[in-house]
Amino acid sequence: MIRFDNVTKVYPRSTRPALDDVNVNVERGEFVFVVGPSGSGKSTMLRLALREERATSGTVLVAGQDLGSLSARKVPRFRREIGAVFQDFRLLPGKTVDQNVAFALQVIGKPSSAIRQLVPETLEMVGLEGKGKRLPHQLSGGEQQRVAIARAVVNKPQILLCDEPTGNLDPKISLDIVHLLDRINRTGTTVVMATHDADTVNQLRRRVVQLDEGHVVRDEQHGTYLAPIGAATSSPPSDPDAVEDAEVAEEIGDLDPERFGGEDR
Ligand SMILES: Nc1ncnc2c1ncn2[C@@H]1O[C@H](COP(=O)(O)OP(=O)(O)OP(=O)(O)O)[C@@H](O)[C@H]1O
Repeated sequence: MIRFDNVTKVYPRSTRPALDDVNVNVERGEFVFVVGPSGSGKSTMLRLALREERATSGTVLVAGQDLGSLSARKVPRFRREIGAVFQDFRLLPGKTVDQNVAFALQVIGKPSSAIRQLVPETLEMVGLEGKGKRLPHQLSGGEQQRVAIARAVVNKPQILLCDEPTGNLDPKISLDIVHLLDRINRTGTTVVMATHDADTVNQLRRRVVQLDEGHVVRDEQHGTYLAPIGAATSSPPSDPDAVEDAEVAEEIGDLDPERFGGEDR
C-alpha cells in the first residue's frame, strides 16, 4: 500500500539527507507508528507519501501509484485516496464542525444528498454527535482533533497519514485519539502515524518503524518505543479542556477496548 524503495530525500540548500536510503513496505490494512527523535525524518516520510515533496532518489509507491512519475495534474485525484491529520488540526476557523467535514466532500464534487448522510455518520463515529453546529474555537483540543480525523476519513480513504496527531494534547486525550485511529484501522484503513509519544506507542503495540538521522534503525511488529533521554517528547501543555474530552470519550465508550475490538490481531 505504501512502499519506499531506496528513498533518499535531500532538501534544497541542505547538506545532510532528511531520509537516507530508506526501505519500508506498509501492507494494506496495517497500523504503523513512525518514531524517532526530532529531525529524524518522520514528517519527511509522510510528506513524500502525500506527494507534498518528491524523493531525490529512489521510488515511493502509494496506493499503486509511483509518485515520482505522477504529474502535478494528477496529484489532487491521488490525494483523494489519502486522509491526512496534523498536530495543529488545520480546521477552517470560520466554519462549523459540520461545514469543516462537509467541505472535504464538496471539494471533490460529492452530491449534497451523500454529504447530508456522510457528515453526521462520520461525526458520530468519532464521538462528536450533537456538536456539528459548533465552531472550532468552541471545542477542546481533543474534540478539534476528532473533527480533523472525521474530515480526513469522511471520504473513506484507503490510507490515513497522521503527523504527530497527539502532539498538542494531554497524555490521556492522546490515548483516546490513538484508540480512535486504531478503530478506524480496524475497519480496513491503512494508518501510518508519526509520533514521539512513547506512551501511546507502547499501549498499542503495533508495528514500529524507528528513524534516526534519516535512517531506519528498527522495524518491528508489535513494537515498543523508548524515547531517547533528553529527546523532544510530545508532552503537551496542560489542556484545560481535558475533563470535557474525557467525558466525550466515556460517552462514546472508546476507553473500553473490548467494546471496540481492542484485541491484538
Ligand atoms: N523544508 C525543509 N527544508 C530544509 N530542510 C528541511 C525541511 N524540512 C525538514 N528539513 C530537515 O530535514 C530533517 C528531517 O526533518 P523532519 O521534519 O522530517 O523530521 P521529524 O522527525 O519529523 O522531526 P519533528 O519530530 O521535529 O517533526 C531535519 O534535519 C530538518 O531540519
